[in-house]
Amino acid sequence: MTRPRSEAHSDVHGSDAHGSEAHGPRDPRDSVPRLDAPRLQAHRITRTVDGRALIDGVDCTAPAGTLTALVGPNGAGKSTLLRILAGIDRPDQGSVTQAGTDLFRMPRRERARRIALVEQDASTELALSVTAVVALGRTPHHSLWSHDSALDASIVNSALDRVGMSEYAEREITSLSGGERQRVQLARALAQEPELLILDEPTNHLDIQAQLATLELLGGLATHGMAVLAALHDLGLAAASSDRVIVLSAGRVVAAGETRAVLTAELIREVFNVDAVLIENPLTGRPMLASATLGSVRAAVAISCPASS
Ligand SMILES: Nc1ncnc2c1ncn2[C@@H]1O[C@H](COP(=O)(O)OP(=O)(O)OP(=O)(O)O)[C@@H](O)[C@H]1O
Repeated sequence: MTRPRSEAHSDVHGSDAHGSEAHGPRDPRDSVPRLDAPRLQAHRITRTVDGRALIDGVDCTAPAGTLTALVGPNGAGKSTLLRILAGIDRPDQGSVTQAGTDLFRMPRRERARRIALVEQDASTELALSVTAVVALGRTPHHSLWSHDSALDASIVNSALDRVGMSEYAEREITSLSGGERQRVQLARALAQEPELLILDEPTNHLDIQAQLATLELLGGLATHGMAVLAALHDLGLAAASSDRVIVLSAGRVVAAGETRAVLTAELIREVFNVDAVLIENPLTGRPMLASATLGSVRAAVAISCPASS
């Protein structure tokens, strides 16, 4: 949790398209950013369903070498946006490029080599072993007739190891708990060896130790040059783990930039309707969220449920 910070710019209440041009991946050897790094860039994307704009003119970016958290209230459009950025759903308007190439003109196999998506509650009901599920991540790297190689097997084993699931390798996926399945899906995405890793609520179902380990792993991947974009419900985890945040509300980016600069008390109150402030975590030195609504919630509960005398 104490990895180097990136130099993001804050662009509060503006678009995210131009707020982080100075980003490049952190080179683990010398920390010099490379400005030609592969990156995702969405420009003015809109998605409308039944006349309602679920995504409304969004500009955003996911720079290489950075862990970007996508946050916003329930129904803000986070999952909808991530599916577009992963190339699963097309926007009605606007463009998405990855390393300068239009995502929706890219051959599907090439897109799958570049971008991995771990969806919320992603799983499979097929009776596959954990190893077989993770090996699916290697599919985009194979030609039609090629078979899994020793290299594939070692990548799969290493992915399982990184998420702490090696001892489950031979288990059937359907026999795993929600949190265990979540970690296997992350391993599948790691086996894909993408430039951009997109995750929708990767800490769902995980206990606190597994949450912190997962976010530490994602931060480590970013430190080694990957672009990581994760929707996180838990604003505290987002504050503690991310380099940058994109704040989505009602389908629009209301703020984007360096985490400490963006997540101000005013922004949190405005978007989440909560009194909270970032303070320094005495254990990690990273930001942590201190919220101040519990008292008022308790007071409200006490008023509506007066104790019987
Ligand atoms: N296919 C659809 N048809 C109609 N409305 C949809 C469709 N998909 C999503 N929505 C609506 O779009 C809005 C955004 O949904 P989305 O799942 O992207 O939000 P979210 O920010 O991920 O929410 P949460 O934090 O609750 O997971 C919601 O109001 C949802 O009901």
